[in-house]
Amino acid sequence: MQEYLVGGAIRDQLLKIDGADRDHVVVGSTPQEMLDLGFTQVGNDFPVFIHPKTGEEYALARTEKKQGHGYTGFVCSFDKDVTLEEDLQRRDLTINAMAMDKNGKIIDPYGGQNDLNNRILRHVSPSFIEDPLRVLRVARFAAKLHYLGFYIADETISLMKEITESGELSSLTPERIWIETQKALNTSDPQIFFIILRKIGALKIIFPEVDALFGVPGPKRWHPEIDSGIHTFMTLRRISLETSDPKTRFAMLCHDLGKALTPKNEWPHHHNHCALGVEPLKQLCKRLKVPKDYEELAYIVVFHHSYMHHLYRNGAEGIVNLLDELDAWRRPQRIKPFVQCCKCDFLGRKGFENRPFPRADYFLAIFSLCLSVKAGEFISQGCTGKDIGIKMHEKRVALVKEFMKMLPQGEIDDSLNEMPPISEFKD
Ligand SMILES: Nc1ccn([C@@H]2O[C@H](COP(=O)(O)OP(=O)(O)OP(=O)(O)O)[C@@H](O)[C@H]2O)c(=O)n1
Repeated sequence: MQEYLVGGAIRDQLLKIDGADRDHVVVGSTPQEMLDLGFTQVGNDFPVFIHPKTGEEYALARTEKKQGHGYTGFVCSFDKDVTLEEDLQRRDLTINAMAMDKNGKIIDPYGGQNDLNNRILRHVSPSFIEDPLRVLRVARFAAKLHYLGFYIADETISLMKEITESGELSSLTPERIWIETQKALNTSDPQIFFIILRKIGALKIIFPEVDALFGVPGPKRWHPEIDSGIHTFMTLRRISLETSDPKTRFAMLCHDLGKALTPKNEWPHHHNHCALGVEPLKQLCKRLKVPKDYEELAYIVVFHHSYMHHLYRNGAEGIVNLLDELDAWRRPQRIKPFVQCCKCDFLGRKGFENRPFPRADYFLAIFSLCLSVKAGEFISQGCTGKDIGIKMHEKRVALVKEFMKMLPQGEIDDSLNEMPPISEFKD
């Protein structure tokens, strides 16, 4: 039997990036032989073995043939005579279809190294279309490798469209979709994942709530890019420069979902979009079984992000009430991601990219000031029960009032207008 390192490990090694798990393929062996060598068997559809010492995965070389519908409808053959080339041929992209033997020699029957050098994501064979998950995988690789200049070959885009049009995406389970989405949210350019899905028509099938934002205009003055879908993708790009946290990035993706539900006669204004966004967010999270912590952060961003644009309008009381509603005292860790989303909502607009947004820092300073108010102070003064909370609230409001006196007048004025900060902004 011969064993080879395969797939993502070779790709990432050649690209000199950290990453993929070390997966191996074994040619000319049988399950019994693997067990006799001390490997442990895992996997249901086809046998995968875990190395007794390294814990790395070893799969018998196999071929796959599609039978019927869906992601699971495959018949696998892992006979002893399946060759390395046959195993590599069933794989998704040429850059994922290379192997390396024990001496470091690369086996590359489908031009993976060439495509890697030319920064192309290209399918290996027409059987690419047999697995609808590949639509998401390729979009995810495009996001992961975007910073290196990778793009998807036209022929592969065509096949991705073909899969989408065939209706096969509906066979993907929410769990599989979410795994790929979460991986995409962890790349340096998650917006590329969604841009590709939109390009091939898959966004309206997998994320219809996001797709519905395209074609919905915003007011030109505050949204020179006009289109709410484009704005959403711009904010996703911007937040990804700000933080690598996938939850914050997901919240950003969802922040304006409500704009798709504004009655057309109110366009281009969306005065109620924060409240309108709650339902589509719930719907999206339920359908894709999005983890609770993602949904909870997205909820506060969807529901409260507009408040930041006119933060001082309801004075110190309004700011402390906002912090109450954000559950800031029990969950202080949510405030920074919330503020980051508000900031990138502002900067993710055409021509706004380099504008200052001092409000983010002011709000965080106000929050830490409020955190200095402790219950103990009022308990030692003899306060009990509800009175403690009332006193703490009053003290916070007093501190914020003082803080606001030190703010530059332009900062306050801007927030009394429709959107901040407009001081140096010309129509
Ligand atoms: N639907 C799939 C899933 C996997 N593969 C193949 O199986 C290998 C391992 O898959 P996986 O571990 O999911 O991805 P990696 O390529 O290792 O990349 P990453 O770890 O970044 O997901 C891939 O390289 C690819 O050759 C495939 O062809 N089609």
